[in-house]
Amino acid sequence: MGKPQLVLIGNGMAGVHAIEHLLKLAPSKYDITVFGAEPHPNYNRILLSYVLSGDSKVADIELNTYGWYEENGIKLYAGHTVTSVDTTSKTVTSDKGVTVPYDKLIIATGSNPFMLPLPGADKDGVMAYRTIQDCEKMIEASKKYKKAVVIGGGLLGLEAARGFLNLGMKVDVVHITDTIMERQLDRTASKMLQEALEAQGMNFLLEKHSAEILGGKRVTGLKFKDGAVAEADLLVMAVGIRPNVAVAKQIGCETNPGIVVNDYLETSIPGVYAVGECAMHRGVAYGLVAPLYEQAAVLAKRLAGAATGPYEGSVVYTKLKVSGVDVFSGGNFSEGEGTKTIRIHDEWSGIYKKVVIKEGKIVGAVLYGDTSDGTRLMQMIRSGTDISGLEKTAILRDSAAAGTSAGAGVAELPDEAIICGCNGVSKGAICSAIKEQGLASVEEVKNCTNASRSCGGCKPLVGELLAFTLGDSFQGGAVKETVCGCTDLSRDEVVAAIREKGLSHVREVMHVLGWKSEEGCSKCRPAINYYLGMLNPGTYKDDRASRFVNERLHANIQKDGTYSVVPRMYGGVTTPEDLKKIADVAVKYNVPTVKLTGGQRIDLLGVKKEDLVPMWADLDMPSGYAYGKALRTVKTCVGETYCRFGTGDAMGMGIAMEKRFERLNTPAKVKMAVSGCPRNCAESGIKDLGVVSVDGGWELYAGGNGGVKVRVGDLLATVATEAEVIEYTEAYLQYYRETGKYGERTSEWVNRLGLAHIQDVVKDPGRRAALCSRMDEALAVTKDPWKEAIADASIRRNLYDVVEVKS
Ligand SMILES: Cc1cc2nc3c(=O)[nH]c(=O)nc-3n(C[C@H](O)[C@H](O)[C@H](O)COP(=O)(O)OP(=O)(O)OC[C@H]3O[C@@H](n4cnc5c(N)ncnc54)[C@H](O)[C@@H]3O)c2cc1C
Ligand SMILES: NC(=O)c1ccc[n+]([C@@H]2O[C@H](COP(=O)([O-])OP(=O)(O)OC[C@H]3O[C@@H](n4cnc5c(N)ncnc54)[C@H](O)[C@@H]3O)[C@@H](O)[C@H]2O)c1
Ligand code: SF4
Ligand code: FES
Repeated sequence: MGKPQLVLIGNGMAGVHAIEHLLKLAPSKYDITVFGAEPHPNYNRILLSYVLSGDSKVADIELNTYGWYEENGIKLYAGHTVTSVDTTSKTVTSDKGVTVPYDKLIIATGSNPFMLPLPGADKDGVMAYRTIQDCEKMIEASKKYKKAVVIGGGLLGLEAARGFLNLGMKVDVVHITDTIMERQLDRTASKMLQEALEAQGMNFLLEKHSAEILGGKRVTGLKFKDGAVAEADLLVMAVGIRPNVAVAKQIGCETNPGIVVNDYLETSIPGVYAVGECAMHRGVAYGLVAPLYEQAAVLAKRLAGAATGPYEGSVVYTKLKVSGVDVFSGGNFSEGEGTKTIRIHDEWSGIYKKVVIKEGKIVGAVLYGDTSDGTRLMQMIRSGTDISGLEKTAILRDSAAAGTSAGAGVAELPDEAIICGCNGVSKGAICSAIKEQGLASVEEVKNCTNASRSCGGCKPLVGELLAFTLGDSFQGGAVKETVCGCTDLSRDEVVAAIREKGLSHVREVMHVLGWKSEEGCSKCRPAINYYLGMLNPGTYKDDRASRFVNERLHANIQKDGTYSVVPRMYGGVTTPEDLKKIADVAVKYNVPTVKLTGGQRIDLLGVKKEDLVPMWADLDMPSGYAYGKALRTVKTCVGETYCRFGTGDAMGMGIAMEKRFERLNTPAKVKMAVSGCPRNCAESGIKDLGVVSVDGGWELYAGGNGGVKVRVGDLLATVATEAEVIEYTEAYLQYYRETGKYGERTSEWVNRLGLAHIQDVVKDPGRRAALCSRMDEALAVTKDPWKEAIADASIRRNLYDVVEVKS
């Protein structure tokens, strides 16, 4: 007797994944035949978005070559659509007349894109986006036509629209509700995403109900129910998918609307299984690969006769594959009765994080701008971690600190944490493979474990795991940390190119260095602006438009849309006259809250935008830069002037330091402190640079941080005089300015470069002198921004809506 015949209908991602698994478990148990309607071997549908945007070629997205089928004895009928199945004679027949017997049958026919039944939907140029053929048609059309309309602002529609922009077309995205990706994002994240995509050139037509597709033979436009018309010579519908159940219905399988399966992927007909998007499990039909691969693994074990637990459903997460935006959505993010929410909204950095908690467990999360918490949160959602005893900071990490130092984020994850969601590969599995198989690159990890084989979103994490597991021996060449998704270049490459090519404007950098998105994004534009200013302090004209709102307006925007004003108070020391001025101003402008800050300053909160410049004029004090990536404060204790323990003049030293470095732009905010003795009352140990008076001199501590990720500063140097404190600080800060990544705090920078290296640099007299001289150049051109606004009518008009300043 021959082997049992196994037939797979649908040569797509889920069905073939099940076969791959089965071959590992029981390589010679079945004679396998695969029918696939598309004329290709199995390919990675997910990566079509990268083919459309020009980042990949069709040939690059093949998952299994024709050779793979042959090597494994699989008979493949590519380009054959199965049109009938006879459950009595147990045969499958294709549209090309091939009939094959089966003992076991897997239906993995995926989904059909839903096409809105609009008048005119049959015109040329109206299409779906699902296959290689669709992708090739769209690329071809872009050579002739210039205006596309995408109906549907979901994951698929937005990835299609980004592709059209890359192909040089204009694109309108038509969406039925007033927020895009409403199935994955809440209103705040959706609006942030919309703004970022608009900046990339997408045009959104929201709350639009399509009524009719206009044109002759070919589409020329889309008419809406309100009578408006959007011009279009290519129209893509991306309004969701429907399980493809044609074959299943023909043989009488129960459908609702997908093919109903039990926990072992068995349909209502014995010997017939369904897997993938066509299957309906416990009332859910999934549209993402991760759950489909989980189903495929259970089915493979079932067919191999291996022990397996049931498939019990999946908690899914999604990431949008559009360069320049970082979006993550996992679990159930909607708030309702019995839910509690942690929400962080940092408008300055364009970061939004929301975590929804129910009965002490995280049930869903939405992350925008910084998705580095995603893997950890998904791990907590999946494992149902009880978070009742956890601090908020253990749930959501500091954005600036997250994911920057190699291995830092992954080190804390448990072994069972899923690193590659698409392929269900855990941290433990990857680390063991790295150690046991001697893997040294992401590509090798991919080939060995499947991690990063699908959407590629986990590549940075796999890279971190390599660094974490191999330590110093990891070369890191395989994963480069790029400035952002708009470019494949790293920070160092961008800085080197600015130097070598003599680039002088943000747009010029993006243009010359081949940015993928013409407008850049909220990550790269401020970074380029900083690098240009750092490299050419004398000549560079700051690009205000590339700064976040707080730095543009020189005041911190608050959650109610008002601003806060913090005047400079050198060393935290003030005078009765200044206090009087502050009090008068607070009364005059009805400031609702006056608050002392942790940095020994006075914060006037709740100021209206139009009152900012007049208030600064009345104060006649320098800006305290409480909003900037710059020196914020130098905190001091009273020191020897008043304290009986003091050995150094902490106030004098702090004031001198603050006067020297005020207004200095740095990669991230810088806080300093000076204490008059090792009792450290000014908390010098947790500052970017902390100074402590000791017998015979001063100790300088580097890389301290008192924020979310507390780090105690390392002793950088001990010096004898106040002049040396300034000199060493100059060298240290200038080296940080020149080598730090934009947004990287000194705590991360010291970890990345290593204390010993930084000590070598600042202790070397020649290098120190050179750094100090470049610091002189940088400081020579700084101006007080509040005074500039008071003096310059165009700044007042353009930024603050104020024409005159009357005191
Ligand atoms: C552009 C795009 C981007 C995506 N990005 C992501 C992403 O980033 N992350 C993610 O998780 N998911 C993503 N998805 C979804 C993901 O690709 C699907 O969930 C997955 O491919 C579904 O796998 P499947 O095997 O069920 O169906 P499919 O991959 O569609 O395979 C079904 C196959 O069956 C064939 N077939 C159908 N009927 C017959 C028949 N009668 N006879 C023979 N063959 C037949 C079809 O031609 C098809 O090739 C994306 C989808 C698209 C279109
Ligand atoms: N990055 C990813 O994970 C990714 C990328 C692409 C596709 N996919 C998957 O592919 C499948 C298809 O994606 P999709 O975006 O088409 O499906 P979807 O169901 O996720 O989104 C469709 C969107 O179209 C909107 N819509 C519905 N009717 C409309 C109408 N008449 N006019 C305007 N808008 C309308 C809906 O409000 C919805 O937001 C999904 O399963 C998706 O998960 C995933
Ligand atoms: S640090 Fe020393 S000098 Fe400064 S206040 Fe404290 S005890 Fe006094
Ligand atoms: S998460 Fe998609 S390939 Fe790993």
